[in-house]
Amino acid sequence: MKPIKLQTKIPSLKGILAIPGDKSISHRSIMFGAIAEGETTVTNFLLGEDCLSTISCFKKLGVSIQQKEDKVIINGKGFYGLEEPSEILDVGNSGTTIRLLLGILAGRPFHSVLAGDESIGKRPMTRVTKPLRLMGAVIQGRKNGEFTPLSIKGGNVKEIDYELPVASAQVKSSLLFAGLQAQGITKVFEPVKTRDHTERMIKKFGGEIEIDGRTVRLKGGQRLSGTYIHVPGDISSAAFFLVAGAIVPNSEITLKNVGLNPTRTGIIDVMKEMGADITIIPYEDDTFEPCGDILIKSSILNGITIEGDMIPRLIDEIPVIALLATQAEGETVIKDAHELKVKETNRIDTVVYELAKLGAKIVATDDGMIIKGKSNLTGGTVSSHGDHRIGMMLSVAAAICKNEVFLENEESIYISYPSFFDHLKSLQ
Ligand SMILES: O=C(O)C1=C[C@@H](OP(=O)(O)O)[C@@H](O)[C@H](O)C1
Ligand SMILES: C=C(OP(=O)(O)O)C(=O)O
Repeated sequence: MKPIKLQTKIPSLKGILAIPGDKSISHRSIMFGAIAEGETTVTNFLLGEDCLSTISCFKKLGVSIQQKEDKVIINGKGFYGLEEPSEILDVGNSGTTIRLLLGILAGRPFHSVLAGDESIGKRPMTRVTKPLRLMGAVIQGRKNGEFTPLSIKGGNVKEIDYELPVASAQVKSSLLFAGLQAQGITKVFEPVKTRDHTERMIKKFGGEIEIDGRTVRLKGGQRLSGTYIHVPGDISSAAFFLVAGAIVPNSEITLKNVGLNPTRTGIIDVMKEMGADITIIPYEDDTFEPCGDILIKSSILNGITIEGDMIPRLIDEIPVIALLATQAEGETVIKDAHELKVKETNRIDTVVYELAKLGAKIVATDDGMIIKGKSNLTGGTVSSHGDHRIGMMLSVAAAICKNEVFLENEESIYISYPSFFDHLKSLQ
């Protein structure tokens, strides 16, 4: 496809945006709605391609799902209501869909085949297939179950006591879904705390889960009941406008209804430490998922080091944080972020390669990157490499470029933020 011309030299960004629903929570609302008993209504569901892949997989598993714009009604019949699919479960580009779905299917006594796009075909699956096999699922796939296509035959899973080798909410969630179908108590220990949407949702659907620091425990054989879920806005989508507001001069943007779950707000902490002018207005009723408005204004920024326990709290925001760092005085070092190498693209390589093309002073390291600011970004032809977060980061970068910028593969943005370009335009 032909590259698109991005808007450059934007003088200021001003206005109010309602951020679309959270991707992680949207996926889980369908999954829990499907395995619960009774009707679940979801509002502000994210209409990104990844979440639509989740709906399509559950329809193929025999679940009745009605979707009208961002309202979804799921008629769950419990785990027993899932049926053997007659077609391949196509997860598209979505790592969350395939890894969590494998946990659900691990307890189902039928055969399924899962596959996705070219990027999914390169993403590591042993992190889930290994513990799910230990629980009793029969899984086959390329390189002994490391890569798609994968086939799974589940049923009669045993509980597991498992220490995660990587900090991954997808792996934790997959094991919790399998654990809900096991006989005994499943215990998962994570090396660093990761997003806790699955744990919160189990409670919301009437289930029980014990959370003790980085250990979660749940009893198998629980029955969940349908409920109402209003999905908060996605802080990972808001991140593009937080950074745009901070680096485009004279900007002032209000982001409404943004999820403020502390396992996801690393970007706010990091931006404040870098000198960003951010005001948070939390909503009062935050029993399910904390939520609020965020006001961002442009300001002078300084470089910092981002590492350790902070990384899972902002893992998907690192591409756009790297852009932010190009506009900060001094050095920003991002460490302990090896996981970036196994996302939709190797995000260490794609971020460094594309930002360097625009004139940023950025180098890759084994577990992250080092950025020296402040740089004047120039222009050129850049590519998303089929990675939505890279495409949106580069579109925000263009806003401060002095020469023309063309973006290849902009369609990847539909994965998580279909209204991104409309939102960007509405602030000009
Ligand atoms: O659980 C989730 O919804 C997600 C967890 C993260 O992945 P990992 O679990 O692989 O870190 C994140 O990068 C992904 O976008 C969504
Ligand atoms: C890594 C991401 O998603 P997933 O793992 O679900 O493909 C992302 O959205 O940045």
